[in-house]
Amino acid sequence: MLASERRILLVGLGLIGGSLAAALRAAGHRGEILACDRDSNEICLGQRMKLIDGGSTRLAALVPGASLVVLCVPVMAMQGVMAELAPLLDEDAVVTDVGSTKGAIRDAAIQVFGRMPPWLVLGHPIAGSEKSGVAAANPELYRDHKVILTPEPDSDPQAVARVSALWAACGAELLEMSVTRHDEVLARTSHLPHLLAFSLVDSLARQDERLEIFRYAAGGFRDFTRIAGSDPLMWRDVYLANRDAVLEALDEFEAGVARVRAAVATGDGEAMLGIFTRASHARHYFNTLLKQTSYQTMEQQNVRYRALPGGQVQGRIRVPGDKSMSHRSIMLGALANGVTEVEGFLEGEDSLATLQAFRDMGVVIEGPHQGRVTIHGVGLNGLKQPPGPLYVGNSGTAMRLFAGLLAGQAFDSELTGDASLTKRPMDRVANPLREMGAVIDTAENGRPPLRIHGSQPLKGIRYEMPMASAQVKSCVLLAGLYAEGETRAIEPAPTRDHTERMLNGFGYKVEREGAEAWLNGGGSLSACPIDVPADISSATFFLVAAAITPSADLVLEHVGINPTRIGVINILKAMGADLTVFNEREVGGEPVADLHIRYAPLKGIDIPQDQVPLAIDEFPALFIAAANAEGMTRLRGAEELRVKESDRIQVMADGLAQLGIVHEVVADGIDIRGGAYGGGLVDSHGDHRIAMAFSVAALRAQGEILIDDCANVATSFPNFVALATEVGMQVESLGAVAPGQEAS
Ligand SMILES: O=C(O)C1=C[C@@H](OP(=O)(O)O)[C@@H](O)[C@H](O)C1
Ligand SMILES: C=C(OP(=O)(O)O)C(=O)O
Repeated sequence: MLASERRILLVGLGLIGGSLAAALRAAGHRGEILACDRDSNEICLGQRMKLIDGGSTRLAALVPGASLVVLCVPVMAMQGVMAELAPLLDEDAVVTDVGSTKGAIRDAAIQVFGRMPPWLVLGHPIAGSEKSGVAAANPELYRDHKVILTPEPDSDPQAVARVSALWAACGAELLEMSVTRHDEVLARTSHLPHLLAFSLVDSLARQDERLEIFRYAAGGFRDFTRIAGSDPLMWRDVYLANRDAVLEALDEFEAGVARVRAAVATGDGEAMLGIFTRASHARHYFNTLLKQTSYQTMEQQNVRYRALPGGQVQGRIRVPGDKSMSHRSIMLGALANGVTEVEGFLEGEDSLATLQAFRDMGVVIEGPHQGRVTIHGVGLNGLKQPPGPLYVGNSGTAMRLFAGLLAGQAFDSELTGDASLTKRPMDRVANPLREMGAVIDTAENGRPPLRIHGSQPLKGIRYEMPMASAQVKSCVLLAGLYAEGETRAIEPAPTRDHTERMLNGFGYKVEREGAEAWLNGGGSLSACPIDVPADISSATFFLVAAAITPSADLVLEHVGINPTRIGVINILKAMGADLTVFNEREVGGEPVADLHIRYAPLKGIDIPQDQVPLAIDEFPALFIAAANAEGMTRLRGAEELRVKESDRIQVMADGLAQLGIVHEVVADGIDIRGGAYGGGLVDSHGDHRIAMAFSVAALRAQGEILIDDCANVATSFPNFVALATEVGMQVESLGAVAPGQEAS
């Protein structure tokens, strides 16, 4: 599309316009590029640098014949340039700009043209440098940088497409948003930091000892002030043009400075640590969130895995920390009195989201650093109201456990999550909490977001759970910490008991007898060290991999073997797996062992129903074991699988069908007949466990398996591909590809 532009005219040939020309040339654009600039030296230099074919200081000579005009002049000069352009433009010409604010430029266009013309598409490349002038032109300036376009409802789609093609050719990543949103966002992310840099350097430069300050300037000062070297004229225009949004951002900033000042003035080290730990992790945290689909709100990316047949499963590995315990360690550590040290914490997105949520509620948390986290507990009543909704990503556990403990707070709160979580049922926790006196609003059909009204007195209840769910049990017990009297949860079948064990570890008495667990409200938690063992749910993928691969021999170290989690061991053994549990020990109130598994032929079984809640997250992988077993494996009583990150019965069945594995789906389970199967393209529907299960399936497939929508593997098992490779499996992440696209 770009190739068909007759002439690209750059109005203003500085760093931005020059870099655009350089990038187009580097991308092989052969069409004519002309430039207009008030400074004839810039034009001459641009020509000498072979960036432009020609140019002039006067627009009139250049506009007729131009098909794409890019306005690269300071914001306040835009109106004058547009007025000059107006009578000269060809009928099919498209105009765009690169201004750092959009509202003022739209106003200017309306002044000149009477309305926003459909052929004028405003844009803003988020790239720059403190250097200026065409001499600094850089063909890579826009590569992998964002360009925001702000089309209007009646913009010509062709014009938008042509402007998009221009930036795409430079390697930029395109986004669209409204003019107002653009200006608000940029006021905070760009205009404010530049203003601060200008102001800091200026105020230091006025002081008597200014020479000393600049002579001894350390790296930090240099980093902070680098942008103070930016083009003054351009930035003056930015603040003239985006006044209101900048003032709003500045007010927020001043309030923040007042908080730090107070902390420094009163020597409040804890408050400082809170601000600094939040800030020092913010960049890493938000970058992680933005890159991974579970948190990625703007652009969902399809990460595809390719898994090849014929790999090995050999060695000795330790999979990452248990997800259920990692969530709970942060929650209870935050609510305890004293400092809790956690080891083995899972640095996956689900548990990181929980960690961040507590930072948002004023808890100082150091780390994570190689699985170590230090939580400065605030006590049961020490949480502060978060500044906005708490975003728990992909995690059902986090949303449901948070619901329980937030119901007892003195402030209002809101829980939100990603697209998968937004489809999952929350009435299973909202109902018992309401019985306790909580006031909770949900979206339609009991779905997230959850709005929890604070300051509601809670009273203990005796709750007979309609489903075997550790999340519901934990939610009710956590709310019980804040309730008057006794809170009792009765489960229809045993479910994981980490909440009960960990509360006891924190010195909060939870009693258990048969199907009942209960506690009395009004106590307190005391900090205690926590050692999170490796997650048996993550280990499962390797257990199944070894169980189905001839000559496999693998040891999994330090795996949590809590009796409420070992369904997978029991089921695999019943299928004939050669699996030994050894080196059993207890670590911080949880049983731990090493698991040794070697290949042995599997046979199909009827999975005992009492094992279902004990292996609830392991079924995607167990279905692959069944596909490799002789005869039929039958699962019943597993309807809960339909409300996990995806409908795990249906989504697995669809994948099995792609590979040609014989199966039959029923409402609460599936029958799977083992046998040979092929390769194919499978959709994990963003469900981490399904993505990993099909990666394992490839070991015995007759062709390669491509698996779509795998980014969420990072929620529970961020280094899955690396560990799989380490044991000899042939799995690789192909990065982002178009969904459903066949193998090339
Ligand atoms: O309490 C927990 O940490 C979990 C409980 C289970 O969910 P349910 O309670 O919904 O069965 C499980 O599927 C989830 O991965 C973690
Ligand atoms: C169901 C799972 O997690 P959650 O419910 O926390 O999203 C899981 O990890 O398989």
